[in-house]
Amino acid sequence: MADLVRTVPICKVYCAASSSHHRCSNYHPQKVRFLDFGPRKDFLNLRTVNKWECASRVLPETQKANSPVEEDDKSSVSQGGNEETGITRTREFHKDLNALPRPLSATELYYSPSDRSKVRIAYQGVPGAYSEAAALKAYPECETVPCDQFEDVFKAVELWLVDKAVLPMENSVGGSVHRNYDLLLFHRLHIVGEVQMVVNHCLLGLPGVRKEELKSVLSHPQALFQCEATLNKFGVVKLSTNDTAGAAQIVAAEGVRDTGAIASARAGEIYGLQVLAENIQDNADNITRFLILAREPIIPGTGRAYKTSIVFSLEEGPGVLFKALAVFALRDINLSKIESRPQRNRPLRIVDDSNKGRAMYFDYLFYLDFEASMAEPRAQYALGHLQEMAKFLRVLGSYPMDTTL
Ligand SMILES: O=C(O)C(=O)C[C@]1(C(=O)O)C=C[C@@H](O)C=C1
Repeated sequence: MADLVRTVPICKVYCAASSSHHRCSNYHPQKVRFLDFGPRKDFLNLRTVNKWECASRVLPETQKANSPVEEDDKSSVSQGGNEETGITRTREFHKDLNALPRPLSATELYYSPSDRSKVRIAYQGVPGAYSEAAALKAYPECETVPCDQFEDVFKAVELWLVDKAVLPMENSVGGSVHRNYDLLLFHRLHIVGEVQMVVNHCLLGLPGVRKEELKSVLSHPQALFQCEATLNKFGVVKLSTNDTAGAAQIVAAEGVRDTGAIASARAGEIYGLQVLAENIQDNADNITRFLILAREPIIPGTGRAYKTSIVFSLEEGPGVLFKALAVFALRDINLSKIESRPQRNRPLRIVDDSNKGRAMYFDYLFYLDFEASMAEPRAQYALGHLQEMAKFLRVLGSYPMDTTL
C-alpha cells in the first residue's frame, strides 16, 4: 500500500477578466474562465510525503479508483516548447517534486501524526509560497506543512496534525483576505501571533526564455493585483492560481515557454525556473500581514507591544458603531484595523414601519484589532463596556505585535 501513487486532481487555472478581485473565492463566476492544463502528477508518491503521514496511510477506495496513475507515466508533461532546455528541466523537476511535501486536502486530514520533534505549521499553498516564508519568519526552526485550501489549514490544527497555522489576512495594496476573516469565526482557533512581511514578487519563466516571449502570466489573484500596472505594460494575459508558488510549479511542470509565473525567488529555485525580473510589484512597500493560529490562546503579558483582535455585532440604531468604538477612544486605546463582514446566518434585518415603508439592512460582524494586551486593565474595561452594547462579542486573541518591519 505504501507504493500507492496518487494524482492531484486536474489542475484548474482561472483566467480572470478582471484582476481587481482579491481571492479566487471572491471571483464572479461569469468573469472566470477555466483553463485545463491536464492532470498534474507532481506530488505523487505517498512514500515521499511527510514522515508522520506515511507509514500506515492508505488512500480511500474512491480516491484510488479516481486516481489510477502510474508513477512513471510522464505523458502529461506538455512539450509546449521546442527542443530547448525547458523540457529537459521540466523532466528533472518532476523527479525533484517527489521529494517535496504534498499539500494536504480536507479528505486526507484524518491520518494521525507520529514523529513530532519540531513545531509544525500548516499553510495554504505549496513550498515556496509567501505563507510558508511567513511561518519560517515566525518560527525559523519549524516544519512547514502545505495544505490545499485555507479551510484545510484550520482543520489541520483542529485535528492535532500540526501545532499551528499561518494565514494571510491583509495586504497593503490588495486589502483584506475576506475568506480568512470568515473562517476565523467558523473555527475555534486562537490568534497567537502576527507576521508582517515585505512581499517582493519575481517574474519567473522556463530557463532560456526571455520576458518578451511571455504571452500570459500565472499567479495568485492577490499577486496579480499587486503587479497589475507592470503586467499591463508587458501586455500579458493574467491567469490566476491558488497560490504563487503553485503558479511556478505549473509553469515548470507544463513546460510552457510563453507562460510566466509571479512568485518568490525561492519558488523559482525550488521549481527550477529563471528569474526574468525582480521586485515587479507596483508599490515597493508591498506588505502582507499574516496571523498565527493555535488551539490554545497564549497568556498575554505587558512587557512588550501587544495587539488584541475581537469580533462583535451590534443592535441596529443610530450611532451604535460610533458608541462601540468610543469605548476604546475613552481609554486611549489605538485601533489598528476594522473590517466588517456580512452575517451569513442572518443576512437581512427587516424593519417594518408602515409610515416609512419596509427597510432592509445587511447585518454585519465587525472585526477589530486594537493595540493593547488583555493583561491591561484598560483593555479589560473597554471590553466590559463594549459587552454592554454588543449582541455578540468574542476575543480572537491577544498576541505580541510584529514590530520587525
Ligand atoms: O500565494 C502565496 O504565496 C500566498 O502565500 C498567499 C498570498 C495572499 O493570499 O495574499 C500571500 C502573500 C501575497 O500577498 C500574495 C499571496
